Amino acid sequence: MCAIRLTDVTVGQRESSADFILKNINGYFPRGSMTAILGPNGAGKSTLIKTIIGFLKPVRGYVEIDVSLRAQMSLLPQLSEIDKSFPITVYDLVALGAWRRLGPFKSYNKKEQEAIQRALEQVGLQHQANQLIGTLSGGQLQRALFARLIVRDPEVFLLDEPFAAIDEDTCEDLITLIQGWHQKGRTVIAVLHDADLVARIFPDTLLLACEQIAWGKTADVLTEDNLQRARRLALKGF
Ligand SMILES: Nc1ncnc2c1ncn2[C@@H]1O[C@H](COP(=O)(O)OP(=O)(O)OP(=O)(O)O)[C@@H](O)[C@H]1O
Repeated sequence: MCAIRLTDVTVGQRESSADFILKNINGYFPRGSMTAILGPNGAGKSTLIKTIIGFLKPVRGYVEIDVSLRAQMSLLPQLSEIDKSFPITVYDLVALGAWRRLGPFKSYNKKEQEAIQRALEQVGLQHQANQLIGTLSGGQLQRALFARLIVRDPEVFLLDEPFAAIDEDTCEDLITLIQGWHQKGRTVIAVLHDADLVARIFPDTLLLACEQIAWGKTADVLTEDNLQRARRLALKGF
């Protein structure tokens, strides 16, 4: 069953040329699939994820999302997009995951408080709950953002570079969490840079270099030919 379908999706305009940031992306993410979006720097990976969640609108083509999933998608932004100076504790950041269920006026009931506590324990931050996020390391902040996702418990996880600039132990812990979501039948779409990691973890891959190089089973996509084509396009500025 299809969770998200992309038809001829074409987005944006590059600053350096009249060309588009993403051109003619076609395919679909089956429900319960786990797909890596891989490609060189500037390939349009983050742009695609932002288009899927609706922050950006295609100039051509369209994104269709299964109606039962439309309010069930969550984005993990790049760590660099998080303002660490914002005066919020780890607990309150994680609790924001329950916001869609509670809205602005309901207080956190016992069930939600337990879910927040469990999520903090799952990512190993139970002892940092009362610290401001500004005091956390990069890896700890990523763990806190994952705990927020655990509390949110969406059907579709959109992860923008979940392993960038974090330590190896955190990376392995987060991989285990992502695999758990996949085993529960959730749809996972993650932007990544590391082809070896993708080959190890992700069953499906979309290889991008402004255009769609290949989309399918990871072993079929990550061929030397495809990777070279992506590199060549990147070298000539797409
Ligand atoms: N808001 C924007 N306005 C104009 N150009 C943008 C905007 N956002 C991104 N771009 C450009 O679009 C191109 C693709 O950016 P995007 O961040 O999607 O690529 P990416 O594959 O995620 O790259 P990276 O791996 O470096 O994070 C880049 O050339 C970038 O400069």
